[in-house]
Amino acid sequence: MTLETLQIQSLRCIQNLQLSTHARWNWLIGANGAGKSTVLEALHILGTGQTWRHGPRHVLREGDAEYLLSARMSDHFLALRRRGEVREIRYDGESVHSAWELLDILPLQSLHDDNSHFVAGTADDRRRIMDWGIYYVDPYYGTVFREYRRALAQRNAWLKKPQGKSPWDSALAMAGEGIQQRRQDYLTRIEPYLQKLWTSWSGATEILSLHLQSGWKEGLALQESLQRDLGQDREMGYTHSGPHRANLVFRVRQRMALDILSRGQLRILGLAYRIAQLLLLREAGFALPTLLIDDFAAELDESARNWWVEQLNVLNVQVFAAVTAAGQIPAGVQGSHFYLAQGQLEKEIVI
Ligand SMILES: Nc1ncnc2c1ncn2[C@@H]1O[C@H](COP(=O)(O)OP(=O)(O)OP(=O)(O)O)[C@@H](O)[C@H]1O
Repeated sequence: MTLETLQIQSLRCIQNLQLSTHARWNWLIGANGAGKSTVLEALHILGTGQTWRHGPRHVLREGDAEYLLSARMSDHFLALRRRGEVREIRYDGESVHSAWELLDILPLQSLHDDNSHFVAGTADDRRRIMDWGIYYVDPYYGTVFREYRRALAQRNAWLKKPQGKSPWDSALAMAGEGIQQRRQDYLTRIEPYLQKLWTSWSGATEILSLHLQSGWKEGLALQESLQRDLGQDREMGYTHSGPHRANLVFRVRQRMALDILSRGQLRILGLAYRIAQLLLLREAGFALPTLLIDDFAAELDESARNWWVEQLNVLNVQVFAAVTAAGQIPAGVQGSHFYLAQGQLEKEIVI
């Protein structure tokens, strides 16, 4: 769904900002502290119910009592208000009770400085982003995932006062093995896309592969691993083994990408993975999400910036991207340039 307008009230440095957004490229341009990330944060909150980088208490503009965010998209209207601990979300006037529903209302992909480094970032971020992609192309993933989360919470609660045999292990193991299998299938599908993208950028056919570390002892079934680690789990009060500890590893020329690529190359590999996810989504017939890209130009030289824009142009997605200067935007890209300063819109140019 394409965003047509965005309104932000009382979020971080923004008191009141209204943008008529472009269907393709929306460039947020401004000096450090101008409010670019705040616009991206507003969108992220609207699409996930959660803040992006800052804790929920820190995003409310100092001195204000509540923040209000709203967006119009193809005849639909989404609004989110937060006052203290109370959050109210409305979609076309109806209450939205769970943030899960937002995943379908306003699908987003957020690339900020932590997770745009993806390959070199945390296993948690890689898992979350991989799961996001699977959630859309695998209709049962959400159900299996929720079953796993439920069983994991119950087992962790049981571990605090364990009595007899854990009643949750078989449900946990069944859902956990299901997640692992579905992740593996997904990575098999995404790998050729990633390989092609990597070749298109590097100009060389370097063998690139994805490896999933399951999150439990290799060679054991999850249930066996749970039983093996029970003593340790009891001691620590939580479950050590399972797909919640999985890790996605990138290899180039059969070596760990982390060990041989430069920072810029690692970022490009991470971006290529994100594009591959979108290509897979499109192949499966889904509408593509809106992309939020903080610090678009970070660590990318001119040819890498051009490559990144070209890939996104092929996908036809709506993008919100932050840059500190208009000169970082590749030439000839059609879209809106929003110049921000101190949380306000200074100038808007449509190209
Ligand atoms: N709760 C708040 N109330 C008021 N102002 C805030 C609040 N939290 C942060 N700010 C201010 O908002 C500004 C940060 O804005 P933002 O992070 O959107 O900037 P940016 O344009 O993305 O900058 P950079 O290029 O450095 O990432 C800072 O000036 C900061 O002091």
